[in-house]
Amino acid sequence: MVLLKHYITHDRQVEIVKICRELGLGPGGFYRPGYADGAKLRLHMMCLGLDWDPQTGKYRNKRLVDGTSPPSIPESFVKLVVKAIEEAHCLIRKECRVSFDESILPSMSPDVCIVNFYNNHGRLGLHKDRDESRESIKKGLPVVSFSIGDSSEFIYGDQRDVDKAEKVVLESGDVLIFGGESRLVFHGVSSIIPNSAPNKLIQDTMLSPGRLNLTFRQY
Ligand SMILES: O=C(O)CCC(=O)C(=O)O
Ligand SMILES: [Fe+2]
Repeated sequence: MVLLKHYITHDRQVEIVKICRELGLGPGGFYRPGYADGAKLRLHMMCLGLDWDPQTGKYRNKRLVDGTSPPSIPESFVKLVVKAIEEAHCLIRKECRVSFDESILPSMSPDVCIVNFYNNHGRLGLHKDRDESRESIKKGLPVVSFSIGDSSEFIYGDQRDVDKAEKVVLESGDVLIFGGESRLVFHGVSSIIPNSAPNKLIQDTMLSPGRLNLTFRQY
């Protein structure tokens, strides 16, 4: 896993919030999804590119709940994802002093983005992202995650066991990348830390209390 601390500049964060707000209010925008057992997720979600359905774990062109099509992923988001992976490659080269091998962290071009908004009571249980194509998972194509707004406690580990999980605080502007061997790591969000977003971000976006998270994947 690679964590790029404060990688997304303030201006880019503002732009991302504005675009997500606009898309989120339109067709295919934010809704509160449920699992197959009827329980609701403790977040609001919007999919870009392809729809991912938490009830079936399947990707589709249309959302089952209301038949809407997911908006496209903005080109500026895709560029930032590609740049972040390149930055991670540079870090791996420097820190590991190894000749870089794509199997450590493959490149990818995202065709799916899941946008989650957690209010201060939001959370997400430990899970693996494993609904992408068999090929994508086999190659270890990374999930690239942007955090914006209030910080969160992000938990991860090799078992679905909260007590054994590692914990890291993800702050506004952080980019977390899990690919290669860590592609199928268990991960989740144990809590949102209230009032932890940068003041300037709140001033410039009027973002509601909570955290915006975008995860990019290649189906
Ligand atoms: O909010 C996060 O940091 C993680 C989101 C996540 O794991 C997911 O959408 O699959
Ligand atoms: Fe996930």
